[in-house]
Amino acid sequence: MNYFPLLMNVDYKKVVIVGGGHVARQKIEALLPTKAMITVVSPSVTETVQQYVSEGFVTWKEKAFESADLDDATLVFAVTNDEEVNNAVEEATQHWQLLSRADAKGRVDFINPAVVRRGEFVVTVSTSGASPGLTRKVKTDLAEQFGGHYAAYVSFLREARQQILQVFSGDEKKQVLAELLDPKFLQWMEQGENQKCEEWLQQRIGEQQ
Ligand SMILES: C[C@@]1(CC(=O)O)C2=NC(=C\c3[nH]c(c(CCC(=O)O)c3CC(=O)O)Cc3[nH]c(c(CC(=O)O)c3CCC(=O)O)/C=C3\N/C(=C\2)[C@@H](CCC(=O)O)[C@]3(C)CC(=O)O)/[C@H]1CCC(=O)O
Ligand SMILES: NC(=O)c1ccc[n+]([C@@H]2O[C@H](COP(=O)([O-])OP(=O)(O)OC[C@H]3O[C@@H](n4cnc5c(N)ncnc54)[C@H](O)[C@@H]3O)[C@@H](O)[C@H]2O)c1
Repeated sequence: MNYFPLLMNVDYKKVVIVGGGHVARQKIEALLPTKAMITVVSPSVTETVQQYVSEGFVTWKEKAFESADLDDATLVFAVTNDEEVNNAVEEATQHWQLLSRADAKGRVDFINPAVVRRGEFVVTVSTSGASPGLTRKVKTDLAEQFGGHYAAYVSFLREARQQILQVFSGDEKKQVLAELLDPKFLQWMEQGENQKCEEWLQQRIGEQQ
């Protein structure tokens, strides 16, 4: 299967996770950086899921799944350990709702990649379901390759790009945007010399005025 990769805005949308085990926890943790309204439907949940409930990040309906639990959901995760229940979730999912089944059976509207997140910088990995173990392995390598400083680096690039677009135009704009990708900025961020990036930007903008 050739899946279409995309990054989805789920802010303030209802996301229903049916099941409260280890896989439910993985899905919750992938959703936590967003502002999705997360509901877990499950008679029991693990300690970590319980903690997210206590902290107010997740609403827990402490019960077995029923069709009405999917009302108004944009995304639906069928992640119970019971194929019959996952089938019932699939049956109840409307055509306009997107369904993910952790058991990779039946209707598959989307699957979840592994995610390395550094602020706005996001790297995702998938084997299209062939080998989740390999996905995890590659993710671990990428997490090492792209350190925490990428968050500040990409945040600087966003800010710098916005300022450049206001000040420059035409070929000069293209030229300055290309200069922004010089590896020195990443190096400065890695060395904690964030102010050097800002100084460069203000000087470069000053040259125009
Ligand atoms: C990326 C990640 C994100 C996440 O789960 O959100 C994810 N699986 C992760 C880990 C992982 N999952 C499994 C193992 C054990 C090793 C192994 O089995 O190989 C490990 C490794 C580990 O945990 O170390 C078992 C497993 N996974 C699926 C099945 C069902 C089946 O294939 O039949 C079974 C067998 C269950 C059983 O034994 O019954 C199915 C799916 N798992 C997917 C995603 C989707 C395809 C991803 C892709 O394209 O590669 C897909 C299709 C559906 C979906 O869930 O979206 C997360 C990365 C963790 C991280 O980020 O560190
Ligand atoms: N995608 C992945 O990464 C991945 C990894 C491992 C397993 N899996 C698949 O996901 C399934 C779940 O794995 P897990 O480790 O989270 O299992 P788990 O046993 O930790 O959790 C299962 C959850 O389902 C809930 N549940 C059972 N009946 C229910 C019902 N009628 N209504 C609502 N909730 C109900 C249980 O209360 C429990 O919280 C596995 O059976 C397997 O098929 C996927």
